Amino acid sequence: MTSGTTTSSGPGPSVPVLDDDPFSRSFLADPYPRHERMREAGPVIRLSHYGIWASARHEQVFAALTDWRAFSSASGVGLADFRKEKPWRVPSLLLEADPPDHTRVREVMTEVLSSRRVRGLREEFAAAAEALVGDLVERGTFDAVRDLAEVFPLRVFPDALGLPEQGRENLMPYGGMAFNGFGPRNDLFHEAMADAARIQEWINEACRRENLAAGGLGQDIWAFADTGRITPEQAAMLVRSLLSAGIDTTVYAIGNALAALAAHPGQWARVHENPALAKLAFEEAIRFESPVQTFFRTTTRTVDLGGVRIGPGEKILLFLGAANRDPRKWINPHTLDVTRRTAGHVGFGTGIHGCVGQQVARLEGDVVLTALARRAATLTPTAAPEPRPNNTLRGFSSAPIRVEKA
Ligand code: HEM
Ligand SMILES: O=C(O)c1ccc(-c2ccccn2)cc1
Repeated sequence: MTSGTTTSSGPGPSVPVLDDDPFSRSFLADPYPRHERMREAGPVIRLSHYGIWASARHEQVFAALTDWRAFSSASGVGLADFRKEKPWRVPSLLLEADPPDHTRVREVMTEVLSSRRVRGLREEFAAAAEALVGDLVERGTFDAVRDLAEVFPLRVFPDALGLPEQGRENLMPYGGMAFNGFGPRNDLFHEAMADAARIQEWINEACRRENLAAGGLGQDIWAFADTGRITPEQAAMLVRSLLSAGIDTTVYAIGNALAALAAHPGQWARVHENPALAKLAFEEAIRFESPVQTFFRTTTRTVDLGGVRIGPGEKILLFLGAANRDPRKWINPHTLDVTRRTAGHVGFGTGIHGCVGQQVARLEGDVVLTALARRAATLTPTAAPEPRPNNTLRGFSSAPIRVEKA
């Protein structure tokens, strides 16, 4: 990476230009120094490698996420501009839509994933967490990702959705397609898409009403088609949304939380002392090591962001992970503090597209960390976590730890 030059974007201050490739393996392996350089370069910068705009500061990321009229999702939230190239899959009715199209389906999904409905999942999720964590703590050493973060969500969420047992091994790879699919067509994209046709076939079948168990979230979505609030086609697409967004995100988030807490023994001690801190610890981990690092918006008109003028039809990359460590917003941003007031973090996004499944995610994080807090006096890494590169998600493929039984 060379130091930035500047470019004029019309009247107003010249805009810093950096040549980083934010989807390269070197950047993804060690993002935080690169984030710092981007934050310090200015509120809004240009990344010449892809000819895009970007912001790594909390104020500008928050502003773009809350102004859906100027910063649209309907041209896709990845690098691909749906107005210029065919998306790799039919666009999501939620993620890749603006009001008015977005509004009604969002209302339906909000009702399907209501706090009351999610509270109804707690007993089952907690029982599964206690059984799994109990076994692992008895073992004494285990891999926080392979044995816990990758196992727990895949044990509870497909059941909550009402998915058949058969074929669930397709879920993580499909999430890999969705999240690598937001990046450029690099190696990570092509590796994720290697088996796309077969996996998409399984996903499409899984979204069909007859393949979803009664009482699950999938059938709850389909029930709205009976009321005329949505069409059957929309119901299938909304189930696809849950399959796309509801697995990999929580796997990476739980893995990141466990790896971060193992690396900060003083913080784990506080959670072990008071397991009621588990929920806060999970939220702080999402700020500290944001599972979702980046995604795009596309300008719909000439906008002024951070004093920089951006023309219409421009892609801007929003660095959520960098915004969540911006010293302009956070005191000691690079410190994990399980009692920090995390309000305002953008780990779940914000605004009209803010994560509609965040209560499910929080429930999963809470029950896993609570079960572990009650049983493990200490967590000790036995090897460095192994990064798992992804164009959008940050997380690990392995995080071996040793626990001391309480
Ligand atoms: C810790 C885990 C999770 C994280 C960090 C996360 C993060 C996010 C973020 C940042 C967005 C905003 C995207 C944008 O603004 O373009 C989002 C949207 C979304 N999330 Fe999550 N998510 C998580 C778990 C889940 C779960 C468990 C579900 C389903 C049960 C889910 C379903 C969705 C959906 C459907 C959207 C699109 C909402 C819309 O565009 O209106 N997510 N998520
Ligand atoms: O509706 C879908 O298919 C879908 C919804 C949300 C996401 C997503 C994107 C970026 C960050 C977090 N979630 C992906 C897919």
